[in-house]
Amino acid sequence: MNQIGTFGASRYAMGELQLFRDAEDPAVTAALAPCAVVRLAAGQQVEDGLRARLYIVLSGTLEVAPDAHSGNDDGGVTRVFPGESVGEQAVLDDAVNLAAMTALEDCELLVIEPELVWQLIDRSNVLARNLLRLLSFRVRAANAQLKRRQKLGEFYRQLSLNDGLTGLYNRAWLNEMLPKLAARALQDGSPLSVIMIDLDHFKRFNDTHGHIAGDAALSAAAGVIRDSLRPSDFAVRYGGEELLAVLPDTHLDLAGIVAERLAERLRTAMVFPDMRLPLPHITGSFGVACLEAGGDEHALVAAADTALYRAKEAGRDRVSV
Ligand SMILES: Nc1nc2c(ncn2[C@@H]2O[C@H](COP(=O)(O)OP(=O)(O)OP(=O)(O)O)[C@@H](O)[C@H]2O)c(=O)[nH]1
Repeated sequence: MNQIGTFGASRYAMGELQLFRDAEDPAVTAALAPCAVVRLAAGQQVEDGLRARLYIVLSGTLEVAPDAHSGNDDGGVTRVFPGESVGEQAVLDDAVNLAAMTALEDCELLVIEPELVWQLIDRSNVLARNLLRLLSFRVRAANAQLKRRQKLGEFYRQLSLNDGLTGLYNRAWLNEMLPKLAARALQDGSPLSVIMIDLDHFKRFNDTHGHIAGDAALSAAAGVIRDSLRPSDFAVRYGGEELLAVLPDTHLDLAGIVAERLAERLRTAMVFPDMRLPLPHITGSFGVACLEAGGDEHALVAAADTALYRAKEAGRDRVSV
């Protein structure tokens, strides 16, 4: 960073600087005149040391990367063009400017020391107003960025809780939600039932029709389960070809009836609706259980698993409660 002269002796005019727009008064002009103008070659960084200064780009473009030390480094790099300033917040906070400022091309910058910034604020209402406007703009931009990031975060969270193949909730969702649903049911004294579903002879299905057709069948089965439940129920891909329906506010006998309905719909589901293939029907075995007083979500899933085993043992394509 090379000092090449002062602002007073440079070719730049105060009116071109955003912060000083309409602030032309002889006292301000005189105060700015001795301020340093520095030159940066493309790729060179602003060496701010431990002091925050206000920089105004006179020519060229400066790239400002957020503070890499505070965990704020989200890749939100901004470009600062002629007339725009950088570092005003650090000056006002009397904080070290930790942003990395790099010249994208050859640049000339006006450097204003923090003491002078405060003197100028005292001296010029117009400057103070410009600064407030600029800070308000920055706060608005930061809020908008925060909102965008929150939305993106929520999007990725949803993505991480859904199974990519079937679109059902995944095991991570179940691990997070089932304990809460169980705790709430025990607290309210309301029933909570689950239906564990395992597709029958799915290995054979894969071997006969291929793995891609197997994926399609699994998706079709998941769709049948999801579309047959109430909006307040949840359909989860428990693992491989095992699905789980979670039914809040549902007693065991009603859950058994729901399971029978799911079994019937699965039996008649179309797996390859638009292919000229013999219709391979898929069936499932269903194990139903209801949360018991003093039990927990582990016991509930284990009970459904045991019931499912009984359904398999009894010949598959059936419900065991
Ligand atoms: N196509 C496909 N197959 C899967 C997927 N996940 C698990 N499978 C298959 O599901 C089959 C499960 O086989 P098994 O556990 O032996 O059970 P099964 O053949 O269904 O027999 P039963 O459960 O006893 O009726 C395996 O061949 C797995 O490869 C998947 O995402 N896509």
